[in-house]
Amino acid sequence: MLASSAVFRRQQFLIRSLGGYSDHIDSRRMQDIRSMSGTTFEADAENVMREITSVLDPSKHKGQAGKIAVIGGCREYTGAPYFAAISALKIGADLSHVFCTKDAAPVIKSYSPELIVHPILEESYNISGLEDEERRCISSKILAEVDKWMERFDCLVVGPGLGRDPYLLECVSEIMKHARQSNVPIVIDGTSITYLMDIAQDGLFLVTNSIALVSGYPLAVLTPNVNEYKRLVQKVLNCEVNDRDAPELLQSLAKQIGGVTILQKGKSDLISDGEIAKSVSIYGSPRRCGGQGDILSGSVAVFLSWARAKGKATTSQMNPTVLGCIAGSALLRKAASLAFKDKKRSTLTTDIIECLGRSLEDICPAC
Ligand SMILES: NC(=O)C1=CN([C@@H]2O[C@H](COP(=O)(O)OP(=O)(O)OC[C@H]3O[C@@H](n4cnc5c(N)ncnc54)[C@H](O)[C@@H]3O)[C@@H](O)[C@H]2O)[C@@H](O)CC1
Ligand SMILES: Nc1ncnc2c1ncn2[C@@H]1O[C@H](COP(=O)(O)OP(=O)(O)OP(=O)(O)O)[C@@H](O)[C@H]1O
Ligand SMILES: [Mg+2]
Repeated sequence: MLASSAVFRRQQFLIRSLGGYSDHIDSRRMQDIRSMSGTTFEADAENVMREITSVLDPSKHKGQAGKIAVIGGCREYTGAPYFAAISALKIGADLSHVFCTKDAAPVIKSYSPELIVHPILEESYNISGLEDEERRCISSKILAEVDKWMERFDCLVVGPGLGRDPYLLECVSEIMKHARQSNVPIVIDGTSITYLMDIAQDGLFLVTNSIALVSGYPLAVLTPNVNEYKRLVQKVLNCEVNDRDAPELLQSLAKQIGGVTILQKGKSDLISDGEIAKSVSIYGSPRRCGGQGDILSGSVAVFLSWARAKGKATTSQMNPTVLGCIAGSALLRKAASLAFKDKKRSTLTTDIIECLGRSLEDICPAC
């Protein structure tokens, strides 16, 4: 960490000495800065995967390879939480839970008997006509139900298929507060990322329910797609996104949100915890079918848990959240590439999920 912050300070010094963002440094000069700083911008993703992947060992018991919970799934979206949760299992986690709305639960259960599905969340339409006191009582029960499990989880994935219902999101923001109090890592995906920002803007809820929810929490990972990222940058840094100085902008954003890790999804995935910026550009697939971001969130959750479990045993000085993002991104891309080789235009998210195991096996053989 010390070494990487020294590198970061040197990068910042070089950037400042060349005039900072506002002076429109061209991409060539930015490349020079990156190479001068002594860091390799492209992550050595395969080595990271080898280093953090949990070893299969007969002495281990159920749960030691990871217990993941996905908070997501509502009346509209049932696929997204399933994709995230099943991906976690296919990569090697032992247990995968889904906390979703009552309507979504039977559907998600019917996709797979492997998932442990908790039908506990409520949307506004289901509680319309209730007094405020009754609504608060329902929220408390939901929170108590999740709390029973919280300490057992190695990572929460909040957001896949969560939608935008205000009552539901208010409950989920409370769940996130409890996760933070219990030091459980949180991967925040989907519309909930930008919704948190909307809350701040609209003042719908207390400021503590907004970006402050994750700000300064080093175990938080945000995985914005192109739209979600644009809105985050606008709200937090009050500027527009440009491709020219993408890593530097990402690094500033992560720093501004108090050192959370951000995985900016795109043609290359960019990752920063505010200290360093890394890229994963392994070739994936030209298919842009919906659901690939959901696989990514489940994948990051597993690798992040494994990286934390290895702790100081890894030779890398990088933050475990960054290592988790690098490995999660690389595996999704490899699986997408493998699936596309076979299915071409008809490649779907479920095909990519089927390739996760083989893609990891190619890099870290099970035995
Ligand atoms: N099967 C499912 O249940 C799925 C549910 N999903 C959920 O659907 C909800 C909405 O997610 P979306 O990702 O659609 O919302 P976004 O706000 O990211 O996307 C909305 C629209 O933005 C445009 N767009 C997307 N990528 C773009 C790019 N690279 N450049 C320019 N425009 C672009 C597209 O027209 C897209 O329909 C989330 O809650 C998410 O979790 C998705 O995860 C997909 C799968
Ligand atoms: N233009 C691109 N070229 C290559 N790969 C891409 C491109 N855009 C995204 N990806 C890959 O697809 C993954 C998912 O990114 P995407 O932008 O589709 O997320 P998303 O919109 O959140 O997906 P979802 O449909 O699950 O919500 C990224 O991690 C990245 O590896
Ligand atoms: Mg998404």
